[in-house]
Amino acid sequence: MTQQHTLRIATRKSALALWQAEFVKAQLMHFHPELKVELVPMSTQGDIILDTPLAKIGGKGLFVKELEQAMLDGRADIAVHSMKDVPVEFPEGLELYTICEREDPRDAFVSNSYKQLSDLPQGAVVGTSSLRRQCQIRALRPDLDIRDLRGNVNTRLAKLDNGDYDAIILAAAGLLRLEMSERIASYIEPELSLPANGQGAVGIECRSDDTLTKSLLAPLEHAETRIRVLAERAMNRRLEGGCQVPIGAYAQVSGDQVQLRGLVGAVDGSEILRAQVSGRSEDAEQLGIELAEQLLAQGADKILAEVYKGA
Ligand SMILES: NCc1[nH]cc(CCC(=O)O)c1CC(=O)O
Repeated sequence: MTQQHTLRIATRKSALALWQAEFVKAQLMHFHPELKVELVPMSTQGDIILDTPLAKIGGKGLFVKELEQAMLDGRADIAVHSMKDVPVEFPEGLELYTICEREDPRDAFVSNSYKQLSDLPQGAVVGTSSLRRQCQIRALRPDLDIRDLRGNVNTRLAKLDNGDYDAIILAAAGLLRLEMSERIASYIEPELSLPANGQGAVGIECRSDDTLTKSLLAPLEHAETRIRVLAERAMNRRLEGGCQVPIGAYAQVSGDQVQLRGLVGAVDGSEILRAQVSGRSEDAEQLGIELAEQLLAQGADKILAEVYKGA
């Protein structure tokens, strides 16, 4: 590597995306003091179309396409993603190379008036556009009025503060990263709201043939997070959980063992299928597939087919 080598990070412009890109930049500069790192901020379709539920406009891929094109065109070298938003497949020539250490994966209950879900009065208005959160909350509290809530973290908080909602549900990780932990009224335990696959983890994508970039990224890898995220994503992939789906997946590692819990639910919370597997960490992806197959055997395919028909 020459002294002047510059590594360019393609990133969305939301506060959270910029935080994550800055985090990766700081890590890279820590491990490689000679390296120059630049951010290349860009808007994606997902950022531009803010008023339509994601499932209706093509799902998560909308947030990554522009970043991927920048790498393929050589305008950027890496893209930093929330693993939750990264589709299961990658375009030819690109790969997810690095998975960084996970932040808190739980969902957060955010409200100016109430401490937790069970404190909400009958019929209270709760904001979330996530089908996964919606189905689990409806199963716990069928009386609540769950309404769509899109936009970046600050937009969503502003809508709560306006009085549009009694409470909203956000990923704890986003609030913690943006130093807004005081907005978290309570954490929702995975037993009540199983997180999305990859929630709280940051991943780094690069060109498959870019060995220099890969060698620079290597120290940012976090082995335990990779095992957890691989298991969770393998489950989603087997379920063909393409765009926005009512699927939860949550893995924990203990020693050389991984335990994976999964859930598929009807959006109205009327039916929720759950399953759990454990085994050796080196078999993480196989465990994800096994778990998906247990859920399919319980009828997950029928539930998901209903969801896609409605989307
Ligand atoms: N769907 C948008 C999104 N993508 C990643 C995060 C949070 C941070 C993370 O999961 O790493 C969020 C916001 C949210 O779900 O509240």
